[in-house]
Amino acid sequence: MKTTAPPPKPLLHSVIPSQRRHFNRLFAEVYAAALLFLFYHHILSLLHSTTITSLLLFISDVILAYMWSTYQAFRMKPVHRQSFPENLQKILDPRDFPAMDIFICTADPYKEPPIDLVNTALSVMAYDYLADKLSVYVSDDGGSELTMFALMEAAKFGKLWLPFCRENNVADRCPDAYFSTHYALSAETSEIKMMYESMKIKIENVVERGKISDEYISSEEERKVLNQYWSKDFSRQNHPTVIQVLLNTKKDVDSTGGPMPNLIYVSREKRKTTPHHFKAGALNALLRVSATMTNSPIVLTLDCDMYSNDPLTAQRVLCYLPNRSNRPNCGYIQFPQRYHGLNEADIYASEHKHEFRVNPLGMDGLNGPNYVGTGCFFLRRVFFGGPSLYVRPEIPELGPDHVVDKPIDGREVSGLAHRVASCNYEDLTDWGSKMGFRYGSLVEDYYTGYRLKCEAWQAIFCDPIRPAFLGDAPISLNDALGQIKRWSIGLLEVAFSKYSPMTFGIRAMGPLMGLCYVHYAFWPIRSIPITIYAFVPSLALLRGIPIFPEVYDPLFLIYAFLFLGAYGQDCLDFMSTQGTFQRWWSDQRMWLMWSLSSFLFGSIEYTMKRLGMATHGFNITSKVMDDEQSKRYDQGIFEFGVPSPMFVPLLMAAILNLIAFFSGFVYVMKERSIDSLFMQMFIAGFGVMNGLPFYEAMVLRRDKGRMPTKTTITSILLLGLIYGLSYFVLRN
Ligand SMILES: O=c1ccn([C@@H]2O[C@H](COP(=O)(O)OP(=O)(O)O[C@H]3O[C@H](CO)[C@@H](O)[C@H](O)[C@H]3O)[C@@H](O)[C@H]2O)c(=O)[nH]1
Ligand SMILES: [Mn+2]
Repeated sequence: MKTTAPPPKPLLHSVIPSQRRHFNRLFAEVYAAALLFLFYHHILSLLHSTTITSLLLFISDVILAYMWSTYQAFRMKPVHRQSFPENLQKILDPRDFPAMDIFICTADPYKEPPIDLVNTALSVMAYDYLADKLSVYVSDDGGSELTMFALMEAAKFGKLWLPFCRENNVADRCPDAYFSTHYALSAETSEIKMMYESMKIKIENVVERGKISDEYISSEEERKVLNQYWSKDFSRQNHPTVIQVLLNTKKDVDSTGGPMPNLIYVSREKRKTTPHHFKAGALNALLRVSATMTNSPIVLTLDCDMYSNDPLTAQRVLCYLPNRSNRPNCGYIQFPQRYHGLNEADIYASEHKHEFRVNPLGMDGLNGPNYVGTGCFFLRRVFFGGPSLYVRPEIPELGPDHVVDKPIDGREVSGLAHRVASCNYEDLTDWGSKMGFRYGSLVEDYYTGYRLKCEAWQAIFCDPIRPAFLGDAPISLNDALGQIKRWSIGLLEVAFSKYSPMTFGIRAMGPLMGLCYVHYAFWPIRSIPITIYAFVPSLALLRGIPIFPEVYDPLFLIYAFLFLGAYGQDCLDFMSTQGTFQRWWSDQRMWLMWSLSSFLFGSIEYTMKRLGMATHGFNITSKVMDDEQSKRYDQGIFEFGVPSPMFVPLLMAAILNLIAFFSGFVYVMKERSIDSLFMQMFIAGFGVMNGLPFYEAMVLRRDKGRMPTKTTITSILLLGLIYGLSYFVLRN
């Protein structure tokens, strides 16, 4: 009898360890040896004589060495994955694909233009996936009728847009992205473009005026919906729950008669006296509301500005479902945050290449990447305890296995949905502590992913060549610095909590994975060494006092190796993930600026909060593009414009390094030797190179984005003060 081997199963994904790991491990050993040598000398010289300068430099180097060593965890085992969604339908009928609930968060129609939200929603509604398996839930923490109005318009336009995409096999399913490419001009495309433009004008108009004029309301039904917002004392911090089914897959059809996905608007109840836990609270409300309506086993979280850029994304995720991958406890699949509209040099390093593209490869080789808040597909089950420790929700209807068999617009479902979205619902429950997205940190994404990992969930990082999602990045320096300030507060909240990665984390998830989370948690302490290196060497240089070894000293070579080695490897990591040298330069510059400003202010605010002296909220990053500002951004010009305290330490460092560099030059000329001051000259020179945009903004520019004179004066006065102080501290 002849037996034929079964045909090989089509490949859904592959994973290859990166070759870089061998080099990384070897280099880490050499680097560690150099560090030991440095500290041997530090300690010898401290024993010999301790000055404030030598102590400060010692502290700086200890912190830098600590940051370097925790970072090595990312470098030990990076992997590269590939997925092949085109093979999926060979083994699975699309009708057997699991249903998906897609969550989109928005919080302020004036900072997050509703038209962007509409684009994001349409881009996922139009996925290559059976429409009746998709449900899009929008959370509106702004409690705004403008957002509701925009989504009502999106529901209407979607009925044309979805069939249009399907029939023309459109790759850009975000309308705005599609209409800004070179699409084929035909009667059909120009008609749909007209429809889109007219919707866009309406929505923008409504936002500009802050109210919806009568002629825009097309039915009594719509008026009734909008009426909810017009009741007395309805405000963004004080209002009852609003839930509206805008599209119902059982009833609504597109222009060809096919089903539409569900589209549901949710604005959870808000009362001034009840904490609402920002985005984590919004997501938990959506988890519960969606459980009462569809309870799909897979949940995607998205920020309103992150539209989907690839219609195959949902199918790609299925390639990695736990029963198809070698990671049985995989609880989420994270796509990187990637951006559109960055300027060529990416001056504010908004790509965050290390955080979003490089480091996740390293974590993926261990137990999986961290959660970054958007572009992440979860198994609903992960929100209810570890893989082998189910945490039961307080009512069975919210459990991940509960099957919904009632109409989503019926009275029963609606009643329950309202109940679970109310602001007191979570009292005395496990939501935010053992269930759902976790509370207690302004970086709910980092914290939730971390806690899930501690519960033994794993994850997968998926970074296809065509970006799966594209988002907006801040276009002013103040916004860019403010965003990282919020992150640093959130990270410190985790670092000093009872679940600190340093203690709890390392024990729960093993040393390497734990170190990755430790590295992030203590990000803000980088402000200490960078501030010291930005000020101390230059203050000494101003007075001609050498504080580093001479060029002939073997220790000088160690310093040079440590600096060039760290920068070189950083550059290599950056460039090998589709990076350019120019963007790397911006990235390293932003690291210095975050350290001198965002991390510093973030640490101060965190401390004040701990001491009960202040509270802070979630300051939403603005996604609005002012025309002039946007033009300067495109030209790669830094945007200052506002007199922000965040600029002050940056400006002080820039001015000091410039003056120090020149006075160092004078000393060198006088002494006819640079040997003893070379390192300080180099550091000051490096500071000047990084400070170029500041000198320009202070002196040369006349546009609205220049440095406000007030900030310049404040900085110079403070610098004078520090210079005066240095007389007591720095001695020959
Ligand atoms: O009370 C709030 C505050 C914010 N958001 C939403 O949270 C998202 C992120 O806010 P954004 O101002 O854009 O912050 P970013 O710093 O750009 O966001 C990064 O950092 C956040 C954590 O600080 C993560 O939640 C995000 O996913 C991640 O992209 C937006 O969709 C907001 O609408 C809410 O839903 N409710
Ligand atoms: Mn954002």
